[in-house]
Amino acid sequence: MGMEEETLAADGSAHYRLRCGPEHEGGPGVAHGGWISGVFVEIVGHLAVQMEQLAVTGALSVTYRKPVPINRPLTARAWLAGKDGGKWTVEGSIHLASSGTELAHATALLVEREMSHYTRAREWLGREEAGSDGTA
Ligand SMILES: CCCCCCCCCC(=O)SCCNC(=O)CCNC(=O)[C@H](O)C(C)(C)COP(=O)(O)OP(=O)(O)OC[C@H]1O[C@@H](n2cnc3c(N)ncnc32)[C@H](O)[C@@H]1OP(=O)(O)O
Repeated sequence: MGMEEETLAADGSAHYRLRCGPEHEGGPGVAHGGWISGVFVEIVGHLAVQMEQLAVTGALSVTYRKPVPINRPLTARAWLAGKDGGKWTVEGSIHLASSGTELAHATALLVEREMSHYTRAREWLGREEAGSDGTA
């Protein structure tokens, strides 16, 4: 996703240097919105990994504030905004490195999982493709 460096701050937030390459251009000189959303999925999910908890994104809301330029240094951060049992609210933001201006912001709901999540997903797919009712 164009991550160049990750650092963890003492408060538990994760900070990144990154840039959007031309392969993710969505309009002349600017990033595709899917790349921006993908960056958020990665950094909010990775925050949980850093906290040694597997969690998947159940919901993601992205606000695109300004066009994100390609081929420019960017920064991003992710931080835990709240926790309710196994549900985490994680926020993220992407900034233009030169000015610090926020270009995009995300709020994600992460749901804690065990590794059996992936086994169950494969089993569910098997039932689904076999034509059962697919209830997981
Ligand atoms: C080493 C590099 C690492 C880099 C990190 C990258 C990480 C990348 C991570 C991803 O890409 S995740 C991929 C995108 N996400 C998925 O594929 C998830 C697909 N969805 C699911 O698997 C299930 O829908 C999900 C596990 C999210 C929820 O399933 P369940 O609803 O059966 O779970 P559960 O019953 O345990 O629900 C827990 C709570 O979350 C709530 N919940 C779940 N999804 C929700 C949702 N979308 N909105 C609001 N609430 C939600 C649910 O109602 C419940 O609330 P309560 O505990 O209060 O009852």
